[in-house]
Amino acid sequence: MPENPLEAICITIGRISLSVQTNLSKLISISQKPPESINVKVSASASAPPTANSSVLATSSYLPQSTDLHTKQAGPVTREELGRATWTFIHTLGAQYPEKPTRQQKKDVKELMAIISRIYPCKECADHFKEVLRSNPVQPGSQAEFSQWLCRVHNVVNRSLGKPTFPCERVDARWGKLDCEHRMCDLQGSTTFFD
Ligand SMILES: Cc1cc2nc3c(=O)[nH]c(=O)nc-3n(C[C@H](O)[C@H](O)[C@H](O)COP(=O)(O)OP(=O)(O)OC[C@H]3O[C@@H](n4cnc5c(N)ncnc54)[C@H](O)[C@@H]3O)c2cc1C
Repeated sequence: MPENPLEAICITIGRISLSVQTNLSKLISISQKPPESINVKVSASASAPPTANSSVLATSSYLPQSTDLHTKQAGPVTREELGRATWTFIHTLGAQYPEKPTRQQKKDVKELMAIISRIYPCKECADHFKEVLRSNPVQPGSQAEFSQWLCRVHNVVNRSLGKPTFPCERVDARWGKLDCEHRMCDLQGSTTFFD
């Protein structure tokens, strides 16, 4: 025990301050953990009996999820993310589209494009796409025809947004067929290994 009472007070204040700093830094490191590390903990403990800690972590899996769980925190989807996701869907459909589509499949893709132009959840984009479709009617005759048409209409949108256009001769290289075992994802009428 120091002889000087002032020295004792200083030591005590020093200890309290150190303890506050340590706990604060622990708290900050928890709140800055990326979402994937939270998810890993939840799934890793899924079969284990719940503990006070694991039930708190589990609630985080009910939060709204982003389009890419590994790179983004939960929150509303941006117009850009929605656009990229929609183009991914549309171009993948183009890559999977059959060489010899049935009458129904041709009707379906025409309807799909018309539906997108009506209910795409960005009114400005939907209205613009309606105009794009009016001057570029869907060409659903074959896989090559449809995927090239998609590339051209995507380029119309790119140009309107001041983005560079995509070389359509590279569309098959960019959007290959879905990586699906034994091509089980191929649409009816597609050429398969079993033909
Ligand atoms: C139907 C529709 C209408 C839209 N209208 C609007 C709008 O009016 N205003 C607005 O702000 N946003 C609109 N968007 C979103 C916009 O097109 C983009 O998706 C968004 O800006 C993100 O752009 P990005 O540069 O990441 O690439 P995106 O344009 O989303 O493209 C994704 C990827 O597709 C590839 N790609 C690019 N061009 C082509 C092409 N021609 N053919 C094949 N592959 C290609 C590239 O590898 C690119 O990285 C629309 C989206 C859709 C689906």
